[in-house]
Amino acid sequence: MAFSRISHKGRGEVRIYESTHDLSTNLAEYIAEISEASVKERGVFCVALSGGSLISMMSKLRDTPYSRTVDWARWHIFWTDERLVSKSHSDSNYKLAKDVLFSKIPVYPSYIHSINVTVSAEEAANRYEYAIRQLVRKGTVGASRISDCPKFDLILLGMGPDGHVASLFPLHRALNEKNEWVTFLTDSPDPPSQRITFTLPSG
Ligand SMILES: O=C1O[C@H](COP(=O)(O)O)[C@@H](O)[C@H](O)[C@H]1O
Repeated sequence: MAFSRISHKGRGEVRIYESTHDLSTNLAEYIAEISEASVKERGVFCVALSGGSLISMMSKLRDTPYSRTVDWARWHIFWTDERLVSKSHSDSNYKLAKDVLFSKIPVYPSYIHSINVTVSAEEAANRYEYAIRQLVRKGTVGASRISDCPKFDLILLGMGPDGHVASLFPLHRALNEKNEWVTFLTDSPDPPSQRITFTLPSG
């Protein structure tokens, strides 16, 4: 499959595909490979997903061979960010991933680590971070060797037109949060205004 590759001095590489078809085909293969390697090494695969256009890019995972070959029962699913709307609202990142993917593949419902959206944004962020801390303690989610930060097997992020990833918007104060793993916004530049998001802690 044709793609251009740009390397970044040991910090990974950028691959540019000619079409969204090529990108989604390659993405499914890439995710399946990382899932297999993680299950082999750690017995589980912990993946964190953003919402947005990423999810439809992942839809090839529903098809063969992945529907049969991926060890779905070992998947633990997290969200990099969530909008504080009901889980049945069309703005919900959980609903998007559930409708497109997780209602179609045999993941364990209790391994879908969705965000509690029935509390305040601050409380939702605190509870989500607490839940992740428990899973790091149990060894389900890996941990960084140089800090106590969680180390997911894979984090998949889309990027908004203004450059935001997860719900980290350019120049927003959430970018300065270095202690909490998850923070909250009540003034998101894009609606809905209330969100929670992974942060960029140092280390
Ligand atoms: O608001 C959000 O937008 C970004 C980007 O979405 P995209 O459709 O432009 O790819 C998304 O990654 C994030 O999870 C979501 O909350």
